[in-house]
Amino acid sequence: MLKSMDGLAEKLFWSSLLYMLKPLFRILSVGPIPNHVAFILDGNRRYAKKRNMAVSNGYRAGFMAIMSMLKYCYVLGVKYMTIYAFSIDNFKRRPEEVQYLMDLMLEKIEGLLHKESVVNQYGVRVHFVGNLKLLSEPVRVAAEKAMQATANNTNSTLLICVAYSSTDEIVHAVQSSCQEKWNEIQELNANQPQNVEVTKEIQELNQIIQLVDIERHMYMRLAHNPDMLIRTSGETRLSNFLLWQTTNCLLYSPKVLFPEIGLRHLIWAVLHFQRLYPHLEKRKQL
Ligand SMILES: CC(C)=CCC/C(C)=C/CC/C(C)=C/COP(=O)(O)OP(=O)(O)O
Repeated sequence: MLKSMDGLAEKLFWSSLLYMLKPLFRILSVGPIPNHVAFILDGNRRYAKKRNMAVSNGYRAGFMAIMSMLKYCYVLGVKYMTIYAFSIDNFKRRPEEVQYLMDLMLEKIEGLLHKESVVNQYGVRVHFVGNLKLLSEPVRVAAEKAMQATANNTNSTLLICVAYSSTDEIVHAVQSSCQEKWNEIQELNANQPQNVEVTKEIQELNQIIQLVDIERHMYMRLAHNPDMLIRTSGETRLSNFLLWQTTNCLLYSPKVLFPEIGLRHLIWAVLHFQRLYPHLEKRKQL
């Protein structure tokens, strides 16, 4: 009972806050709004240390910040939000920390399945991105269930990168597109053995592994490339995140630890994007 009252109070708080902020969002929307914003969630452990908390509570606070950002992005009209939740390198962290993050992930992903979850309230589709076979079975199964359960939500999309690294994504995409072409060649050969026409076709096929083929096999294929990448804690490295997709992306790095990120940081980020938008558009055409 107490729990559901808490949930109700939180829901009321958020709907009143977002209602009050609507005029502000409307003014911001006069300028261009990024269609896709990606986040590198830096500073969860530093936040815990700063507040004398266990590291695990830093990650919990980080998850709450993700949910707040999702709501603000939704009201602003950002259609895709991508988060770097767990990199392949993160598996090298202390085993207790990896275990804690995986347990938290499982708990929160299962939470997304509830009718009352933020993603269902706001009609957000959830998509997991990465080398999902590296995850434990319970986490992978929960991720697959969450993708299925939200597949028909169309208001916006949350892409959660787990067991992800950009170089792994590129290797996977190149291997899959070569495999696909190889299968096509084998099929042609099986149908018309020793045919000159087929040999010519094979040569042509070899020449047509193009950018688009590789892009079709990227883990991130569901979304257009991000327009803005926000990395908290003032860090400006890409850390093996979306290397392929960020050629024309604006990097913004507020000096705030991720769990402390709030509406004002997002507004500054959007204003920064709007100020540089004409320049970004010009660069795309060059
Ligand atoms: C279900 C779901 C999406 C859960 C995500 C939970 C969450 C907040 C994950 C962040 C993981 C991570 C390795 C962040 C980097 O900050 P850091 O830990 O390296 O902090 P530091 O920069 O202070 O060292």
